[in-house]
Amino acid sequence: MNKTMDLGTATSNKVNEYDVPEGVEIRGRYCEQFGNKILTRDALQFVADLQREFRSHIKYAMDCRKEAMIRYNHGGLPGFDPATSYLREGDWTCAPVPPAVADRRVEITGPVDRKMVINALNSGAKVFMADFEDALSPSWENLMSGQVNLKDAVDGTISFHDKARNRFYKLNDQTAKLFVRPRGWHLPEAHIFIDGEPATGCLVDFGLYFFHNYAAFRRNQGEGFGPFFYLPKMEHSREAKIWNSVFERAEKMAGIERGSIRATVLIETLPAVFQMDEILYELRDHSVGLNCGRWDYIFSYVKTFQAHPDRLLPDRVQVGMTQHFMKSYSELLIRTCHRRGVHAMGGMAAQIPIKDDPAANEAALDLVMKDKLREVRAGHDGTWAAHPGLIPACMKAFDDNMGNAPNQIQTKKREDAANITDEDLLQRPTGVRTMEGIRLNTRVGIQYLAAWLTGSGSVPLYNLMEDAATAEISRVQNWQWLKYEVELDGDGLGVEVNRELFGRVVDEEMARIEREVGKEKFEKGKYKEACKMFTRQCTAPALDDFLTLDAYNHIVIHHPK
Ligand SMILES: CC(=O)SCCNC(=O)CCNC(=O)[C@H](O)C(C)(C)COP(=O)(O)OP(=O)(O)OC[C@H]1O[C@@H](n2cnc3c(N)ncnc32)[C@H](O)[C@@H]1OP(=O)(O)O
Ligand SMILES: O=CC(=O)O
Ligand SMILES: [Mg+2]
Repeated sequence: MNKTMDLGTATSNKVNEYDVPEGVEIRGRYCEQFGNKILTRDALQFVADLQREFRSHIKYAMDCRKEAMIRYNHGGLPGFDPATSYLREGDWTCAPVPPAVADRRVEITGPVDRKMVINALNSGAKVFMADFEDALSPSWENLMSGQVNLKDAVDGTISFHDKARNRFYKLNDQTAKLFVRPRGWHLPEAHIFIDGEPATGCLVDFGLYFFHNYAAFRRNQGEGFGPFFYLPKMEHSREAKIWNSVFERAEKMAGIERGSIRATVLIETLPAVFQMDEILYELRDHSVGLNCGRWDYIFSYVKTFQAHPDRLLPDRVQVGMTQHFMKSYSELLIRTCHRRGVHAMGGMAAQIPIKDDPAANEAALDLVMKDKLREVRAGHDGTWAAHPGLIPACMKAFDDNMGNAPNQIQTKKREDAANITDEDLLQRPTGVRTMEGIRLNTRVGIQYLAAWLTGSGSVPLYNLMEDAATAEISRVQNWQWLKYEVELDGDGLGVEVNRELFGRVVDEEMARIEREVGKEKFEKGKYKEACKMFTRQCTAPALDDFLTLDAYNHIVIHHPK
């Protein structure tokens, strides 16, 4: 459950009271506030229209992902598509950046929790990316209360009373501009059925948010543009084309100018790095840049090369932005975006403030600062912060290097990155594998899943931010090391990863988790369920596409009929 839900009459227990259009069935819990504010008949009609118009396109795009995976599993490599070289070589630009978001030097991200939405909007960041994706466990309660929270935020009426601390929260006069990240194409929304099938999660997130907020957003936030979005986990420009058509459909419904809606696409899958021009081209009237989603990108490297034992990664902690393939990806993204006239956004450093150890805190801040300096000097126009406490350091790095200029689109063209090749983008990162690597993957993976199953999609673990993307790396890395029975070459002991070793690691790490969180929390929490799920996923003969697809089945709660 959302820790800070403040939903007034949210506890009503009426059955099936939502007023739904034909073909739509709501299987989530009835709540008067959800019904009055979000799940209105007209909004549901809009979502159903999107679903009906785009479901076959989405299905086709997902089938194409599967086909591409089969090619990679048979030795194929992702690469630039010769058929679209005319687009990469062509001289075109995206629509001009809307003035409201010309300056995005620091963007804070976070789940759509009520208190966090207020804190993020007040944080001093230029943008707040409200997340229905990596940072959110998509339970019915989280999703619907998140929609309520965003509606109140866009209306400017959001407030929150933390009763335990008797603290009141409301918006400052100056707030960050709101971007919303819907879920990826692959996730269903099993609480809303349309024509007998679960709706597509991202169409629910997008459709409900757009329907209720476009007018107020354009008035209060977007200076005539908007709403603004972040689009996650795409693998090919055909997926961006669907989003573009969804936007056009929404603009038509709302009677607003084509090109009002703007979106930044996360380049966070390995196949997508070869499609950056194509993605921008599809969205050229709706684009406001690309972002280096570094954590999912690393996850995608392992997933794409799941059947390539010559491309195994070293320990997760060693795969940073200075590895050649990561550096090449970020530089090519900067060149591509600036050539097309839009923002090249940096990504998330995983460090968060450490409250009880000033020296460790300083070291963490120093790492964040270094990461941000690298980004701004390379030519990024802005970056992500996971926590309000990191904003001053991120801001300083960008202020010191960009001064008063809102961005570097015109000044850091990075033409040198035109020479980046397929090999640069695919190069295996260097480093070693250790026992601590597999232990940490296991400890983090289980604790993250346990949190996710109880409603928290982003959590602090061992002084780092963990979310769905970082947890994915832990899972797929364990899976791949087990599959190839790799040698842990960093310990000097020549230990091989196999089922027996992994079983021991799981037992020992579960015992450690119990010691660390305490017996009571361990027993009350979902650690055992998470452990079972994580162990199955790490040892499954075929790699699960996403950690959250399996886990989602455990958080779906259908309203009893
Ligand atoms: C790979 C990717 O996709 S990255 C993007 C997705 N991931 C995210 O967005 C992660 C966002 N960050 C977070 O969720 C949190 O910062 C965590 C879970 C990492 C750490 O949370 P906590 O340990 O609870 O933070 P902490 O206790 O230090 O919080 C202090 C205050 O800052 C607030 N805060 C912390 N992070 C955020 C945030 N991202 N946005 C807004 N407020 C925040 C807390 O609400 C709290 O407010 P209060 O003092 O009014 O009570
Ligand atoms: O969404 C961001 C990422 O790094 O993954
Ligand atoms: Mg991501």
